[in-house]
Amino acid sequence: MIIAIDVGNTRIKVAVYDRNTWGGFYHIATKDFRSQIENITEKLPEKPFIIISSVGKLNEYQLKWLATKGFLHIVSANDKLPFENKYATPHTLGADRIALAAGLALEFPKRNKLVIDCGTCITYDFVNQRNEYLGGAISPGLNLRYKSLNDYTAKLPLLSISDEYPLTGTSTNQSIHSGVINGAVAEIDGFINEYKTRYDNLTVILTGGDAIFLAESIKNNIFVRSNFLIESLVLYYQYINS
Ligand SMILES: Nc1ncnc2c1ncn2[C@@H]1O[C@H](COP(=O)(O)OP(=O)(O)O)[C@@H](O)[C@H]1O
Ligand SMILES: CC(C)(COP(=O)(O)O)[C@@H](O)C(=O)NCCC(=O)O
Ligand SMILES: [K+]
Repeated sequence: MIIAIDVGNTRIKVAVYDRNTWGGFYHIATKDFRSQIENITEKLPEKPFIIISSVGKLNEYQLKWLATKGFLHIVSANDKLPFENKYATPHTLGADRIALAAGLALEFPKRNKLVIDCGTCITYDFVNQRNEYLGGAISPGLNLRYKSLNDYTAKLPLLSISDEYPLTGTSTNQSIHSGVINGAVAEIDGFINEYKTRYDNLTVILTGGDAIFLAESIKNNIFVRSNFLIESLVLYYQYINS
């Protein structure tokens, strides 16, 4: 039995996997970490294996506590990896990005592949068909764009994701929605187009909390896999223990 935990900067995602079956997906607020993990683990018939990738605000004490709940593996650059890590600063690479790259390498070993994770940040991670991880990009996620427009101006209100984002915004609110959402969509399509010109047989995965919303407007062919990071953690766990 495996519990996969992804600690992002906005929220924590947890899944239970047992004998080839997903036992449940949970979204947890950081403040409820202990109580919610307690709820999940106390029901289990045996001590689980726990794999965690954390880039969010989880401290040493919380990790120590987690280690009492199962056999714990914390994803890090020191792990055995299913790809060759060509990042110039491998020890500063986010554990979430390590797990995403591992998922790409394990699921699509023969292809060039790009994963775009639309969470707090939008991250781009590229693994080529020789399974070399080359790096990618980091840009602000949708909520971060809304928040920074409000934080760094005197007049712009704090908005959140809307279904109305016409190309030509005709009010302040619409202009912000257009800038944030159409801007992110154009950025994502732009990145994919650039990768397509450089690499053939490219597979693109869109994941993260805003993936389904953004996918509606993205023009390129992509696979929308909202839980790709959690799924990658399970594949990766099986890989390092094989
Ligand atoms: N219930 C929710 N709570 C928080 N964010 C949500 C929720 N549902 C959808 N989202 C969207 O998901 C995004 C966060 O995505 P996620 O992949 O969980 O981020 P991270 O991995 O950085 O914590 C938010 O920007 C928000 O737009
Ligand atoms: C870029 C990130 C902040 C993304 O975090 P997220 O949006 O998943 O919450 C995280 O992957 C991170 O802290 N990375 C460290 C820097 C790097 O990957 O090079
Ligand atoms: K992200």
